[in-house]
Amino acid sequence: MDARVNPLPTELEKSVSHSRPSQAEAEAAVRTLIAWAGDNPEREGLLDTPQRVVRAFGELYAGYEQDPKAILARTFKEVGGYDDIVLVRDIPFHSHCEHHMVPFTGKAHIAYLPHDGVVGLSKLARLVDIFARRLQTQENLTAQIIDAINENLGPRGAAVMLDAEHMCMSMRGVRSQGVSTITHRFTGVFAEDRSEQDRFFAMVGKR
Ligand SMILES: Nc1nc2c(ncn2[C@@H]2O[C@H](COP(=O)(O)OP(=O)(O)OP(=O)(O)O)[C@@H](O)[C@H]2O)c(=O)[nH]1
Ligand SMILES: [Zn+2]
Repeated sequence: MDARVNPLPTELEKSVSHSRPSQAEAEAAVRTLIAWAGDNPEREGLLDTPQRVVRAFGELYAGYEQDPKAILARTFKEVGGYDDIVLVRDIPFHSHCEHHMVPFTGKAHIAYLPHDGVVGLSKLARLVDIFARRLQTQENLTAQIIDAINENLGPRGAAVMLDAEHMCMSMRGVRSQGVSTITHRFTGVFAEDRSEQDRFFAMVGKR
């Protein structure tokens, strides 16, 4: 089969569901999980909970409905032609691990070397949010952020570092508190030139 004629869906495309259950089905699933946890979904305090949980899912997983391309579409030329590192650091994010659907939460640091104009700084935080509001691993979240920057901004290089704590490691399972997991990914000049990586680490202030 010629992949150009009938391209296979990318991992990112496969991650977006095209058949959503109804609200009533989603609420019934929450009632089942409440009963599985050992409580009575019919008791007064829990009667509205399925509806609230489904509404909360709408917010926590809003990223499936959002398009990173649209966020990064608008770039502008900096007066003076700024072309050095732009680093936006300490972007807070909350995501959910795809293994347990339990939160992992932390900070993202994003840098790029502009090629043809810069992007609004808030758009980088919005980009993190789009991918964080999906079921994730920290590694995939890191990769998806940098891939979107590369595809849409075409920078000379990009660097992404995530530092997060996984509740599935602290609240359950091994129950290790305060463990931080760091992932990073470099492309372009940052991947090729060790001194650019060092500048990134120095500016982030962590290694
Ligand atoms: N690499 C990676 N692993 C993750 C992430 N989030 C959770 N995990 C791990 O995914 C693994 C799933 O392991 P399993 O053995 O299938 O599941 P489990 O029995 O619930 O594992 P425990 O957490 O050790 O109790 C665990 O080791 C988690 O710590 C992530 O973002 N990246
Ligand atoms: Zn987990």
